[in-house]
Amino acid sequence: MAPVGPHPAVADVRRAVREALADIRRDALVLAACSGGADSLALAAALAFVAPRMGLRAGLLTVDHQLQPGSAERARQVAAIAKQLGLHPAEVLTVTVGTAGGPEAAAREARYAALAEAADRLQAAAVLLGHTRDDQAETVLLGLARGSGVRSLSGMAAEAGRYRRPLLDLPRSTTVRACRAQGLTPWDDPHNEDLRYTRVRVRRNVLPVLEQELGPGVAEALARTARMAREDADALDQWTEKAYQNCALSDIGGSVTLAVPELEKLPDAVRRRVLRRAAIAAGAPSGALSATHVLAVDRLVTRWRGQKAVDLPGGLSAVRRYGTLILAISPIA
Ligand SMILES: Nc1ncnc2c1ncn2[C@@H]1O[C@H](COP(=O)(O)OP(=O)(O)OP(=O)(O)O)[C@@H](O)[C@H]1O
Repeated sequence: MAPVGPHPAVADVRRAVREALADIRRDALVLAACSGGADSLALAAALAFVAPRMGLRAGLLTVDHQLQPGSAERARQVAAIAKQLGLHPAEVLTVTVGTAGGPEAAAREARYAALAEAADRLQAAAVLLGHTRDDQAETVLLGLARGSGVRSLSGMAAEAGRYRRPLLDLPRSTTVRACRAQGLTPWDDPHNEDLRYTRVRVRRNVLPVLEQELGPGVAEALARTARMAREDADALDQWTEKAYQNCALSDIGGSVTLAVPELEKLPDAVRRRVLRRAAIAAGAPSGALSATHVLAVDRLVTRWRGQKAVDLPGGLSAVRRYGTLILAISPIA
């Protein structure tokens, strides 16, 4: 009799995890970050299966945000499932969520801080996150709606520092089926159904309409867009860095001087990135520097009519002096 292989969805998740761990050295510890939802539960189960076969150690971290009644008990249940799966260590990280930046951002900040602390303490080689292709599609749509550039359209990276996202090419439906096939009962976070959150509205209302009107495969196409946009953004970043080095006549703490004739040779996309890069080098806080600021500085290069200095965040100003553009703490002497 032919041996019965795993369910196709289970096999898909295991393959994705195996590929994501291919470069990790033997005996290293890999941790699954698991909320108990279908995506990260399927991820944890796949890690438990795959890691020992690759000579790796596998553990699990679950964060109790203490934001909902019963969250501590649920976190304990996730840790218990982890132990049954053979994941060790299986830790509950209890955090206190602040308020800065709104509830979602504050919870994310507390979660990543706890994951990073545990990963350092346990000397883990990698922490796996359960984001799927659908999460990626939602991220791209949210970026599009904000009117963002290619970097933002490139969504989430498959690998960023210690974090890896093995499921980024798999649909959420695969993780749901993988859990069912293994008898794992995921926890459905009520926040995932709460239509007050923009991301939930994108998931529940926007993507289904796009699929219905444009045909199936929209999520896949958006995830593909993210991959291509990431390559483009990486290339533009490299080009910008080279161009910056070429344009910068001086770059000394808090003051950057750029050569206007060199800036004029650059295509808009690169020149504006160079200007942004220069403003940050001069001390502008990147979060506060908007496209409008950069465009105003750009006009000192491309639409020069003797304008006055442009004010930038961080007490900076940009001023044109003959063939140079100076970005420095104002007032410029
Ligand atoms: N409480 C948590 N503890 C540990 N890891 C978490 C927690 N919440 C989220 N994560 C990690 O971040 C990933 C993305 O989280 P997000 O909140 O966007 O999705 P989710 O609906 O919780 O996903 P899942 O279906 O895996 O639970 C999860 O797949 C998981 O790896």
